[in-house]
Amino acid sequence: MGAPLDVEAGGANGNGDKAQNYVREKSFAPQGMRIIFKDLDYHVPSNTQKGVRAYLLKKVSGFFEAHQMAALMGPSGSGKTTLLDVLAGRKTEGKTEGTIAFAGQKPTPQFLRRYTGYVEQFDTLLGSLSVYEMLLYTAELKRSTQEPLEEKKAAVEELLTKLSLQRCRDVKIGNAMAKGISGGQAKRTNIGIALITNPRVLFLDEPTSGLDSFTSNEVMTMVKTLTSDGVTICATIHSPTSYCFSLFDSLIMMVKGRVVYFGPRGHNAIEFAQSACPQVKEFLPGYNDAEYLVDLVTEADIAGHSDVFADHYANSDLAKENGAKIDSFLTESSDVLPEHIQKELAVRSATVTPWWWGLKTLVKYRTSKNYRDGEFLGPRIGDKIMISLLIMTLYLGVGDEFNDSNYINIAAVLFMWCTLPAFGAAAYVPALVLERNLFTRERNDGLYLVVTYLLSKMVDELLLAGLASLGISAYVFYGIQLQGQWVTFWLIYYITLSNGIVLAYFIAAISPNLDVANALLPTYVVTLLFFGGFLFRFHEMPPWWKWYSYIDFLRYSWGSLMVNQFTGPMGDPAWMGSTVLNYYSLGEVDKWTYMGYLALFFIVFFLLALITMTFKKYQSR
Ligand SMILES: Nc1ncnc2c1ncn2[C@@H]1O[C@H](COP(=O)(O)OP(=O)(O)OP(=O)(O)O)[C@@H](O)[C@H]1O
Repeated sequence: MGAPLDVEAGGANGNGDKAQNYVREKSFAPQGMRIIFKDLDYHVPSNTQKGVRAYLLKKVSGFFEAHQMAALMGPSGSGKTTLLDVLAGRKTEGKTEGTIAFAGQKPTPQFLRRYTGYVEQFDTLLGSLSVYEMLLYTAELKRSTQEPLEEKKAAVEELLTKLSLQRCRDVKIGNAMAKGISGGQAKRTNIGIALITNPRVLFLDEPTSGLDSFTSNEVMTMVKTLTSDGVTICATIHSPTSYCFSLFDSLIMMVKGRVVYFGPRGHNAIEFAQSACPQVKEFLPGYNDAEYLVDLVTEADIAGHSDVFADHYANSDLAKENGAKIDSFLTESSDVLPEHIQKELAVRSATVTPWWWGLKTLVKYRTSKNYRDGEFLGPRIGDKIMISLLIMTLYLGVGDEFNDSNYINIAAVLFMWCTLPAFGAAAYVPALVLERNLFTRERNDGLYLVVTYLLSKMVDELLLAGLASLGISAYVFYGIQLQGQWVTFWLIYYITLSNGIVLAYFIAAISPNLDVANALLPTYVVTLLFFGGFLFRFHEMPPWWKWYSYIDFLRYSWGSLMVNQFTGPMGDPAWMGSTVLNYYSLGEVDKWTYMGYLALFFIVFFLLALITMTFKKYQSR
């Protein structure tokens, strides 16, 4: 049993770090963390029979020893990923019953995020980063802030070597449109992401799928070395090579959500499986142990003997022995655990690093890349330049023409000017929707808080929008010869633009996919046009629709632009500024009040996006 640490467990969590906290991993090895699960049931509403619960796990019991690597095998659809997800606390639906204990204690969901690694079947990587940057980015978000950057870099280099990723170290990961690293390299990078965080427990879902046999063996050999650091490892695996299978210490075989074998890997497992089968499949030359076992079980399953198989295990001496061990492990008092491990298991903060550190890291790695990416910049600036040039040339010089027939042109151009950011918001929707899998995985891994992510997105967009809007609003203001102050004109445009961005985030947050978001956003914006006060004057609106005008941010944006224009030189009674303002019911409020309301919308949309992204389940698993 490991000596208790002289530092508090938990890392930087915003409540104050203890110096040298990051050394905790080294002191973990002797202790390790056994995972016990007993009589686990997991059920969801059946998607084949209405009103019926489908039991995807039925009375599943077993344990994974620290310092060992366990294989989870069985035919496709037998419940392997379900068991992994239930143990790792990654299920978002369904009901789990039974006992799960890590080192004899029930872990908090935050513990599972912070101290367990989970390698998913599908890769979720940031296409704009290189392999090295992706690993360092994760290390910066997940390892203690007390650890010097040089040590994090050294850990990344070591991992690149172990995972044979040195050759593609600086290759951009890429995406479906711009090819980057190969599928196998992406898989290994994904594994690297789980390993760089020094997990206590490592779950891997099909870690070798898509890899050639050489690389599979290399990767799993590397994964196995972690057991000497006390890490508990469990991997679902389909058809491992003989060598790869030999790396596993224990094996759970499942069929239709039930255990058909749990015990040591090796010939015991084969003999046990054969004794359960009514018709024993021959161990033909060329078979390896793993292939044979899966074939045996799959054939039994296809022949409808899965329950016979599972009952055979449930009634076996092996199951009784396992049951006795599980009971004795569970009765071991958790008081014998070192204090730091008890604290880890009870941790309540889901992230290792504080929010400001997360924000800094996201900006450092993501914003810097985005600002050099034409695909990012184009849709955000291109449309604004085109439309503003059109507006400026169409209305050239009309802003200081004081005559009755021109007032409507000025009111119209100002109205169109503030509708642009609302329509342009469409450019900001994909950033959130298309990144959803990555966001979900990184949140599940405890890399950052939702607010950190959203703030980093705001930094990304608002900085760029601020710079772009300065230039655009200058040539539009002076080209049209508008009245009032340019700074005010720019500020109103900038706040409206910011409202458009945060509105896009809210729409993206509530929409299940891009199609819905693309339909929702313009529909909402069109409704805003009617109530902005220009197309239908406020005092003439039917009383039952007036409320909508109050919650229409375009009304405040256009209102403040109008007040800025018609209280400038046009405010002179000779030029009828106040008459125009009164005509549109804008005469009673000053521009700063309008801008204050406008800013309030930004806060409301931001909070709505934040709340939605915090509580909405984007993944159904
Ligand atoms: N709502 C549902 N109703 C009925 N059956 C369901 C429902 N949801 C999932 N299933 C079934 O639960 C089973 C468990 O799936 P799981 O992904 O855990 O299997 P697996 O062993 O990991 O498979 P694979 O090796 O193919 O990844 C599957 O057979 C699936 O069809």
